[in-house]
Amino acid sequence: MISSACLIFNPVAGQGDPDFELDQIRSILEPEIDLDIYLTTEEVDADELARAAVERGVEAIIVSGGDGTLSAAAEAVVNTDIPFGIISRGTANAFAAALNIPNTIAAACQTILQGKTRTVDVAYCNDHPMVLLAGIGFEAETVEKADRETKNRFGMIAYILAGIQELGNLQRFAVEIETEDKIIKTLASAVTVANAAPPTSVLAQGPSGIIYDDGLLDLTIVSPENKTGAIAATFHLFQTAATGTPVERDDIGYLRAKQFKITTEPPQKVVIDGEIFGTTPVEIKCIPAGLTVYVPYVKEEIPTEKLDGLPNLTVEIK
Ligand SMILES: Nc1ncnc2c1ncn2[C@@H]1O[C@H](COP(=O)(O)OP(=O)(O)OP(=O)(O)O)[C@@H](O)[C@H]1O
Repeated sequence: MISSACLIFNPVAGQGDPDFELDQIRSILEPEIDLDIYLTTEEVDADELARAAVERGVEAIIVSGGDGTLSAAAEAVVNTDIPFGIISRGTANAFAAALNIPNTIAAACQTILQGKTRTVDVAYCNDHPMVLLAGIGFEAETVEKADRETKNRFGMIAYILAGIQELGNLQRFAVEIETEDKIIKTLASAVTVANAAPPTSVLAQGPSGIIYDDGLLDLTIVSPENKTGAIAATFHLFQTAATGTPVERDDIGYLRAKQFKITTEPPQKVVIDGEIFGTTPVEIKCIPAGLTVYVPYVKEEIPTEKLDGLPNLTVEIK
């Protein structure tokens, strides 16, 4: 159990009351952990604060904010052994959902206090650390349209509204995907490379499940011919994600590899972990076990016995 930690808190993330939320975090954590608290500002982001904390040699880094804040801070912690605590207070909270971390403040704090950690893979996209996924094309356009003001007014609906608006502009582009052992060329509307992804990141859900500690990245190509096809493909991805089965439509493909080099014609926008990053080409490489995170302690509940229903059953306790 750690005795101290640096807490990085984004006061504008999500739609809650930041003073109340910070007090709540402090009231749960401070009886056990000595917190050194830093607030992000418009000028000083979580990446800079986390980098300084790494240099100071802190015992742990706990970050509270939306996916943008969590991702920025995680970048500084990648490839250090410093445990990373996640308290999600954002709009989408994909980070917590992808890594199976509770998304209420109280439960997230308890997870940190329990002290159980595990390593998860991360990736580098053109030398930029990535924990969840890189979205090329459709998703990047959607993220760009869901601005701060709309997110403050509508929360998660901001992303859905932006997605619907973007469907009207749906276009396919030529893509070349190079892995360790093959080169694939096709047309796509969206290409998503996921290290970890929550079920709500539908465009990443080509394979039957995205494993965040297998040393591999999962790439999904979505290539509908028109708007109707896009809606049908999205619905299919929703269903397969919910049932844990791989996709079966001709306009969706997927593959797994340690690294991908992706070129598109024309160049497409790219988002990494929900934040606009730049444009293609990109090279994305998996870094196995690059991040140590606090995870909930789950009691193994593997049944060791099943006798119910056997004919003429008697069980004598000795
Ligand atoms: N004090 C601040 N004032 C204004 N902007 C800030 C401040 N601190 C951080 N930011 C900005 O907040 C953004 C990150 O927000 P974050 O992703 O954490 O929350 P969110 O947008 O509500 O959540 P999500 O990413 O899940 O939609 C960054 O662009 C960062 O520059």
